[in-house]
Amino acid sequence: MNALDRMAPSPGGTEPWGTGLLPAGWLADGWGWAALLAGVALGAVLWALRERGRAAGSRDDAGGVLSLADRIPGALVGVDAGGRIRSFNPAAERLFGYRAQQVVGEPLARLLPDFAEAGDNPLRDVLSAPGPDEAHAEPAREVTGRHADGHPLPLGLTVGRAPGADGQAILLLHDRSLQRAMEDALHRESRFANVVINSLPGIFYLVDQVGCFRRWNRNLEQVSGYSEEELEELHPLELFRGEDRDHVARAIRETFETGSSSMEADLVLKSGARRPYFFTSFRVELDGERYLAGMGLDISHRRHLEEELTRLATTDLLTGVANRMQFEQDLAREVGKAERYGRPLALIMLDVDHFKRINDSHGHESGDLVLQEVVAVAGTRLREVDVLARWGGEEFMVLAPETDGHGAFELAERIRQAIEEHAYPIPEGTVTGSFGVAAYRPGEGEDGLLRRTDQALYQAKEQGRNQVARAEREEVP
Ligand SMILES: Nc1nc2c(ncn2[C@@H]2O[C@H](COP(=O)(O)OP(=O)(O)OP(=O)(O)O)[C@@H](O)[C@H]2O)c(=O)[nH]1
Repeated sequence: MNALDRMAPSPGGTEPWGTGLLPAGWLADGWGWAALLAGVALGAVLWALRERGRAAGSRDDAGGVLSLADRIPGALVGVDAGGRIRSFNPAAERLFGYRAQQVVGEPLARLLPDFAEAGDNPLRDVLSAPGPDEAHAEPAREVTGRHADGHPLPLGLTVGRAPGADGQAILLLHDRSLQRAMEDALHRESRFANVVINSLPGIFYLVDQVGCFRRWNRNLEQVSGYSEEELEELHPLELFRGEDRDHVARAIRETFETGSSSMEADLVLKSGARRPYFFTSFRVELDGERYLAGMGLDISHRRHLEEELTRLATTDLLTGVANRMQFEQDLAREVGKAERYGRPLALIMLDVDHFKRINDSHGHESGDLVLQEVVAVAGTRLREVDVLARWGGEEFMVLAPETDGHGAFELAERIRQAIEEHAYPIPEGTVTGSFGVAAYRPGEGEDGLLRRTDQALYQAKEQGRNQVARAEREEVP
């Protein structure tokens, strides 16, 4: 009989090393450490068995082996060539919830059903080796055992060979429940973090001090069009162009220096399209390293609304041209340029003739249609740089940069003719307009130019309408 065959459980045996006394690293440092320790432990057991056998001149030193097996903190299960359990130490009893008497003689499958039936089960090789020295060391593996009450047991398993020609295979098992629970908790935490960052409404990024993306959410990939591999290689600044790139670089520096920053910038997508974003970034410290973590929110909708509001605030709703407020801004800008660079600038004021009659005869709606058509006709005669604006009622302005008095007069005359020649949706079919024209005189300012243009218009009306008049004292070249 082999020593391990007689390895009976010590009745009520308590040994000093419960599994709770395993080194903390066993559980905390993961499977690698556990496997290493398990291998070392099993090696120590087998070595001790051999040494005892040699010292006693016998391979049957039952007493020594018995006490040694009883004191091993890991669960030891001996299995014979027939795959039956031959020994079961106290730690194994605690682990599986069986008394040794209940399982000795039973097939191993009762404790380790999956392992016992697995195709790569190493037991046969281990058992067929002539002795422990010839048995290949079997690397530690994870198996699932079955507790006496039926619940599955996540276990670490190392297989070795006991001394003796008919030596058993020795299975050293340790409970991985706690380790598994910790791994599961870590995975849960990680999954939770992923769920959170992936369900954020915007893009999330974590960038290191060298400028590498270290973490990001799916939104960043989806919005930017860059794959995970591409983002790994990409510097964050490559997602911006022109002035935005300088602003972003400044914001990144500011975040690392002061702890936070926020800014608006256009994200340049892989397709080349731009999308406006609002970014808020914070400096965070992880394992002694500083990172920039932040979120970007798509503000396309807001930007669109702002543009729409600006358009509404600066556009005449009836005709679609610039309104008076916008015109006054444009006039101030162009007068400023004319003053600074001495460039020519002219203003044309257009007033629809007898417009009250059109309204009175055909109704306000027909009057509106006439105004819209006058604007459309005038617009076709303008250059890109000219500004057509509604001054009020049936009065319109044409601001003509880089245009002297003569050029403005010609332009006004072309518009006048076009308005006169156009067919309008009113019974009489025709509409005419009177025009006042003035070229800017350095130093007169916006008010001076407006006053003289208005006077010229008055003159055109006085002289019979449907004509262009140049401002008083304006020199005709
Ligand atoms: N349909 C319409 N009428 C407008 C609008 N704004 C102002 N008017 C009308 O335009 C008319 C302007 O009349 P007047 O200032 O007497 O000028 P006029 O009849 O064109 O006469 P002259 O300028 O002297 O040729 C008024 O009846 C205003 O009610 C508008 O947006 N739509």
